[in-house]
Amino acid sequence: MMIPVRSMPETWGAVGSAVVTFIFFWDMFRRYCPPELRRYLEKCTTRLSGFLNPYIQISIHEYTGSHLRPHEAYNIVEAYLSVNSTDAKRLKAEMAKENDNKLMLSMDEYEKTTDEFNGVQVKWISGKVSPPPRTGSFSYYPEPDRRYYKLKFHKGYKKMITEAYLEHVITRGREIQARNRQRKLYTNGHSKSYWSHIVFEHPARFETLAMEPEKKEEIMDDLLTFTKSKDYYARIGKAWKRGYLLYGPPGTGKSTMIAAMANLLDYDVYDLELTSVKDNTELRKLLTETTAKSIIVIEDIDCSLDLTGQRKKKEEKPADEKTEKVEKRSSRKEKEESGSKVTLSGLLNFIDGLWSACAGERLIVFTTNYVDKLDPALTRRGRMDKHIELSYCKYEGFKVLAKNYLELEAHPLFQSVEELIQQVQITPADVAENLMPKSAKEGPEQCLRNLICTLEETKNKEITKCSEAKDTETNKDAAAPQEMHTM
Ligand SMILES: Nc1ncnc2c1ncn2[C@@H]1O[C@H](COP(=O)(O)OP(=O)(O)OP(=O)(O)O)[C@@H](O)[C@H]1O
Repeated sequence: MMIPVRSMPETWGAVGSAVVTFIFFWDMFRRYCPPELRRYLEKCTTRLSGFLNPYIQISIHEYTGSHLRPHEAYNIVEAYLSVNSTDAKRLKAEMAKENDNKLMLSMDEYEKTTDEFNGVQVKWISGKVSPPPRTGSFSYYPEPDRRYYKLKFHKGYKKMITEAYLEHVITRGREIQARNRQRKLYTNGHSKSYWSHIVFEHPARFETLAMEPEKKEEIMDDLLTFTKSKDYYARIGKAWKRGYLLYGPPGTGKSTMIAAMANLLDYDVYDLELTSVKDNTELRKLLTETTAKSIIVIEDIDCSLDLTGQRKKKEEKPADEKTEKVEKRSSRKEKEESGSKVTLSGLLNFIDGLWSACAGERLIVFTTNYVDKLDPALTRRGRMDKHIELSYCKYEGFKVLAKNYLELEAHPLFQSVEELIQQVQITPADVAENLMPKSAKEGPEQCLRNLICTLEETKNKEITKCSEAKDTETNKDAAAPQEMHTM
């Protein structure tokens, strides 16, 4: 029998009329078929395609839920595929580690690769979806794309793949992550309700911190003991967390010490901007998203929010009601402007209760320039376990800074610095500023002379201030009987 051979235009004509017929019947079906029957038929079709399609697909998304909560599994798979996507043709590269000349390669979006496990082949596919457009609110910070990986394999190997293979992926992925681990600095600034991060590479170390050696030693001991105390915390039934309160005048090294802590322990840092947090619910969400081995920092807690308000009102009558009112009004105004409704009790609840819900060790660090302004409920031991005062620079601190900045361990001018530094209040930040050469010509000796000059100026200013204060006192005393007389 001869099969008639169709010309090209005839073939396309036939395909076109078949498509039109299909669309016509599909439209009729959608319009006139009763919904129950339609649903039943759709169910049957899905089952039939499932029966005919021998492959199973597992999706691993970068974020979970509508709150963009990062999914740990995604990062693990990404790490695993960075060394196991040999046949992928489009790869993206990132620095594996700072100060390391290696690039970490991973599959680019919409790419495929095959992997083999116990003789079974599986396929990994990468992709992304754009977030749905926001309705109602406008944001300068659009939500990021949501990336995902899909694992596809034959249903005959379901048990092996979902158990042994996925366990293998997680173990290997975690090992690779540990090798390539870069510490991160997370922030929630600019009214973002999620964390965004950059690589954390602050050079501060305890050795370069200007502070009395014994105090430094004590803090380092405390931190290292904490990291090794998992069993101890479990035994006493306490969450494996520790709170630090760093207080002292501006420029005494509070932020520098946090960086030194993170470097000592190899922890990530979460810099929590409380004024960007909408309410207690958002605070809870952000805090529960933090990972183990991290330091959660709330800087300048006294200015972040009106955390002291209500309790202070109950406990004490303001010494100067007028000032108190002005302060409260401006603090409330700031709070309204920032749009934040985080309360002291919200913060305390988290530190006490929810804290225990997060597995793994975490440090929480508050900093303040005015420790007396804080509500005692916030700073009591148990919440803030260790209070550390960072104060003005003394001779021991100066020696550390001279070593950091000038590479000097001794110099004839050190004696003058020692004498002067005992008599004035100068912050390590100011000492550091003076020790920095201002031009290529300035050597260590000139820098030391600059510092001595500043110390002398500060001393003279302090003396003048002191005598001015004394004069005002004397004038007041002299004026007092006269006032009485005129009354
Ligand atoms: N104790 C210190 N040891 C070494 N360097 C210091 C110390 N204190 C301050 N510095 C230097 O001064 C700069 C400012 O210090 P830092 O930001 O840590 O102070 P701070 O107490 O956090 O100030 P603020 O209260 O204004 O945030 C740092 O970059 C650092 O170089």
